[in-house]
Amino acid sequence: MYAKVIVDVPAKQTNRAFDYFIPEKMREWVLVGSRVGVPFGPRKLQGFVVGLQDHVDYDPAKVKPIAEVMDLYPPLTPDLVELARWISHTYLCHEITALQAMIPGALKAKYERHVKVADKMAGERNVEKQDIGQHIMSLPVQDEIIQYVREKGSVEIETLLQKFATDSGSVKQLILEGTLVEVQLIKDRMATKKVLTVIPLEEPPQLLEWAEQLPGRSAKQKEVLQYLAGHPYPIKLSELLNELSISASTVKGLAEKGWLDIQEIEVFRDPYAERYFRRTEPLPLMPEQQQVFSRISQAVLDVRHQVFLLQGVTGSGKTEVYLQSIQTCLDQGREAIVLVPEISLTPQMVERFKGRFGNLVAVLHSRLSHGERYDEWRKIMLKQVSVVIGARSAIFAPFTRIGLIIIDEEHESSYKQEESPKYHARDVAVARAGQHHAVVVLGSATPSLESMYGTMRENPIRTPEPVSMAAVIGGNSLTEAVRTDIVNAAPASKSGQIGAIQQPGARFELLTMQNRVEGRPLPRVHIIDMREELREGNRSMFSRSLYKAIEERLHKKEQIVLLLNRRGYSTFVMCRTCGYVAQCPHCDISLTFHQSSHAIRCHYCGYAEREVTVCPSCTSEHIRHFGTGTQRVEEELSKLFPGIRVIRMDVDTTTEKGSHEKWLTLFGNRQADVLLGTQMVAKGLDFPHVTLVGALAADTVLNLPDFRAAERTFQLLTQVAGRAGRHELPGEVFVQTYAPEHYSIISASKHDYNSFKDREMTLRKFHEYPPFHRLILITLSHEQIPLLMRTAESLAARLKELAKSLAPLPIEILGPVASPIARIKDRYRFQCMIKYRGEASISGLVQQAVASFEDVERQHKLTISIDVDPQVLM
Ligand SMILES: Nc1ncnc2c1ncn2[C@@H]1O[C@H](COP(=O)(O)OP(=O)(O)OP(=O)(O)O)[C@@H](O)[C@H]1O
Ligand SMILES: [Zn+2]
Ligand SMILES: [Zn+2]
Repeated sequence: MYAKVIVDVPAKQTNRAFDYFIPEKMREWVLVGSRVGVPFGPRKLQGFVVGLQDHVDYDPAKVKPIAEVMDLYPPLTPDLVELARWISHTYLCHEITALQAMIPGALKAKYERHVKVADKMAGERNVEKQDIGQHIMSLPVQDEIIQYVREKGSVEIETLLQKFATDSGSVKQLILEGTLVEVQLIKDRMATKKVLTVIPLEEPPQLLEWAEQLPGRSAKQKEVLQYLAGHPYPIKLSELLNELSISASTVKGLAEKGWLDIQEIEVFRDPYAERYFRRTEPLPLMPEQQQVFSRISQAVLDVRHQVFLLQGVTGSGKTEVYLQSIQTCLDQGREAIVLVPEISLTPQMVERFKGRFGNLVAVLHSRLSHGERYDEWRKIMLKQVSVVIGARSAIFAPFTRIGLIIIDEEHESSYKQEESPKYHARDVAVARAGQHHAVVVLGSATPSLESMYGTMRENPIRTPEPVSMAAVIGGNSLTEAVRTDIVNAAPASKSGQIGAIQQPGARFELLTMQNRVEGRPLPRVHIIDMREELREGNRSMFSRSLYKAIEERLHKKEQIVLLLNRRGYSTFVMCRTCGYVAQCPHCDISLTFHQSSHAIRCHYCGYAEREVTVCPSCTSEHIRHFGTGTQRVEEELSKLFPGIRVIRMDVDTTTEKGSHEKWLTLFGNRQADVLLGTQMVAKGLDFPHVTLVGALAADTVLNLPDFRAAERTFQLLTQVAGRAGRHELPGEVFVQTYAPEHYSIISASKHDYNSFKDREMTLRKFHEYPPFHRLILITLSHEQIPLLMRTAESLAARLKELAKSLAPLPIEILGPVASPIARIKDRYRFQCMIKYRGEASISGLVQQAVASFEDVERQHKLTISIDVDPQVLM
């Protein structure tokens, strides 16, 4: 048997599977998805098995054997292996990068350099020793070293050098002469956690009998046996010691008698272990919920791959629909994945799922420690849970019988990963659901135009590309393989049990819920023209009407949410005399002021300076640090409303682990009047006493050079307005803006998704932007401009040339131009944008074009990065 293995080297030359022989004793363990250690050139590397076969087409003697199998169970399922291939083709990354993204960080390989005693050399050396009289003085320590290494089997070189620090010369000598040989070990970054556990070896009656036999002076041991009789199951040693205030020797004494056992047992680090989740029962559904639920659950019961776009206004009860749909899926013996944006993965959210499904739920998000994440992941692997709720990468949960995938707040741009693999979790979810004949529910009050477009026309989804390596060969026109891919855009071949990744012609079905639960009204929204305020002489950041509204809520002891869009707000350092702005010396971007550390910092490279009090350019003292916007608002609030209790949530106050949770709990317990923050406060929160929402600078995003600016503004305002009046008390919203006539603001104030969508769609179509056209952003970076420009230009030319051969398919190559952020970490940046229409999948073309610049990349350390369907255009 042979295995096809993709090794842990993200490079073009290794972006394919290599054949390895599976030694007899490993046959049972090596499966598709296994992690293995394989010899690769002079090294040993970690790799993933992506295929099995019973022969190779060339001399089998040339095939090296697999050196080791890393896990008892393969960490990846076959469908994930196939999905990785799809990701690498769709988003143009190395397959190993996609595979690595699917396993928890704890399993990423760590290579350790060890030494062991060479088999032959050890003996020979002993002979030599007799002959070389001169060296005999140094031999005892060398023997000691050899002895030490032999006992241990293998020792990490660093450790050995430390242990024999004064004799490090001898260690080196032994390595040089070949007595000790270097071996590379592949280790996981994280081990499972083991805890000393006490296990009673007999049933309670016997334990009590033993207790009787003990002499009077062994009162403590007696107590242990009696306790264990009442708790006849394994118990943590530390817990037992605590409970009975005894010492470990007492328990050890019993173990020596053979009455109980102390073992190291693997435990799961459970971040929610200390918390109790009140069990919830399904609520009787509202009519709209009922309709939506029937469509979804029917598709689940039919085991039919179907994508639903659920547009439900804020507070319409989408979560309850998710919960009951998941129940249907679980009843069928299948599994469910729920994705939520990282910042709305709050305890409140987790509670809703744990409350309904108890410990069938695993939670995955980046605020967990490495170990906790790993353990949650293992619960999935070991089939101890059937629901996972998590951020973006939870889409790779190693479930094998997925019935339902839910993406809450599907419009969130954080579902797109900004580093390689630059995948969009929404598209990956559709692909993965296709493999399992599963249902996808994309839920939002403000669906992305991309998803909306999916409900509008035929076959809107990216088609996978069976691009072979043949596609990546030079030549002046497109290779035939690439051409065929593009023109036919064929669906991926089925492999084994797994369903095809793509169902051609699949269209999203639109479901809507236009009313809030129990007919609660949506909050009334007032648009406040801040220019008018200024004309009337109000220079404060609060309009007069918002001021009054806050005053009123404070009086009535109701709660307030204030949103300040951080982006576009001044956090930089500027001299008011000469206009000097503190800039990063390595990146073309201004430095950001951080109040907490009194430093100014670059967000891209981490460069930091101490805060300055005198302008370095003109020595004026009128240099101002504009603290984060929220900080200024907080100050102003306490000035205007003495005694007001404000919780501020922004990057500065939420860095500490658990701080996010802490603030929300405080607010939930009504220990504060105002929750003030950035985007973080806009989403998913459900607090019954919030009756007022203020958006302080609603239009800051509008001014960004991004074609999604209006969409982002509309989404943010609608979401934050949705925090008000969700329960008995009605809500009111104030939107302060300098662009009160902008359609995104007017539509948001009327809770009118459709009018916004229609207007925005028309504009996007006119300007040929997504979703009607698609974009691929290629960014090149290098330390020197001339080479960079030359390369960017010839890449653009190459792309144009290849695109021509595809005429009449409309593919436009824009640029090259300097990137909006023209330099990061001393590297200049240029970009080309490819704009193309709809269903054509042109990644093969891009791959072919970029491949011809491999040499430049390698020789001059120039980097070319590709972003398919970019969310950020900087
Ligand atoms: N059928 C029902 N009967 C009574 N209450 C319900 C029902 N369904 C949901 N609710 C309650 O209504 C409130 C709003 O529901 P939920 O938070 O699910 O809305 P949502 O659509 O997810 O809103 P958002 O998009 O703003 O997050 C919650 O407190 C929820 O418990
Ligand atoms: Zn100055
Ligand atoms: Zn910088």
